[in-house]
Amino acid sequence: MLKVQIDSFGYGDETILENISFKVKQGVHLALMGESGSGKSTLLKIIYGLLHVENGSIFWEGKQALGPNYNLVPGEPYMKYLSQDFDLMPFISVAENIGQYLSVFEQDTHQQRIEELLQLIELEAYANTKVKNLSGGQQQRVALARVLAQEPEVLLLDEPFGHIDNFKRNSLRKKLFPYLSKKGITVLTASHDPNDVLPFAERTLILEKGRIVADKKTKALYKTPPNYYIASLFGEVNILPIRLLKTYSEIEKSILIYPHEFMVSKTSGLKVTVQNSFFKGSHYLNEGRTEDGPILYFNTPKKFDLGDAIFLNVSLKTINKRLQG
Ligand SMILES: Nc1ncnc2c1ncn2[C@@H]1O[C@H](COP(=O)(O)OP(=O)(O)OP(=O)(O)O)[C@@H](O)[C@H]1O
Repeated sequence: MLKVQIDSFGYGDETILENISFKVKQGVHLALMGESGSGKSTLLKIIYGLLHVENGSIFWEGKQALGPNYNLVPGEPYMKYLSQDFDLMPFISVAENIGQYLSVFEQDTHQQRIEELLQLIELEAYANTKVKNLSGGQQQRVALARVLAQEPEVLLLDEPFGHIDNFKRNSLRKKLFPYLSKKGITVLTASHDPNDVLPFAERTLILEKGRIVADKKTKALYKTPPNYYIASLFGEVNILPIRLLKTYSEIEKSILIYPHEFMVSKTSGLKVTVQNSFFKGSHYLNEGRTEDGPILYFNTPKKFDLGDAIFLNVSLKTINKRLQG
């Protein structure tokens, strides 16, 4: 169990994190989400032991992580941290960079472990290439292999695919996260990308201005987001005044509706006039103006033209879920 308790932390006079308290069971993958500057990286750096907290403590399996004021070399042996800057040795090869992080007591298995990690990061063909000759995305993958070299018990990932193109990113995350889960590694991933979070992190903690504003099972958080800030971290979302839906005209509340939750009708529902239809690959994201003024975003399989009038509906199930949520 990882226990994090930070009463407050600031780089100077300004408070960056406040009242941070959470626990993570061994083997769980917790995502950290929040707008840029909300404190995700700072939190990971404190947990790893790069930053000292005066008022707070970090415990792993009942043992306190002592932090930079006590450890000459920052960090704890059971924990690894993949920062946004990779910290690699540019003039030696990919394989040597990974090898450097392997235990000297397991020399005979080094080669096999390097190969396993090269496979995981899909850089087998670059084993003997000097790191300085790799692209930013490739370097990030080497940094990932390095932090995995001596299987950590706790892994802290800060935007682990930030420099990697979409094509590689997809195949990498599909390999990496199940690998970490199989090994029982406790993972904390700070990410802006819902594709890192929704399929892979069972729990998500949301930071807003340095405070925890939600800490829940990821699926529940997505399905019943407590507010617009949280929902919008997962993608486009609408604030829909209920009174715009005829059946609910008496209710003065608004609910959050994702674009895919609107059903389109040609004859009845909430009338919108299409302003834009954006091609998104698997569907179109449309911008529609309601007669009352608010713009709504909704998905459709086909493109609409500027000025097309259509009707939107939301299922009763979704409305009730959001009203109760
Ligand atoms: N070394 C530093 N000295 C002073 N202020 C800092 C330092 N590092 C970060 N900050 C400030 O602390 C706040 C939180 O930054 P942090 O990097 O933790 O946010 P984040 O949520 O990880 O952002 P991003 O998603 O952009 O990486 C920001 O206002 C930032 O400007």
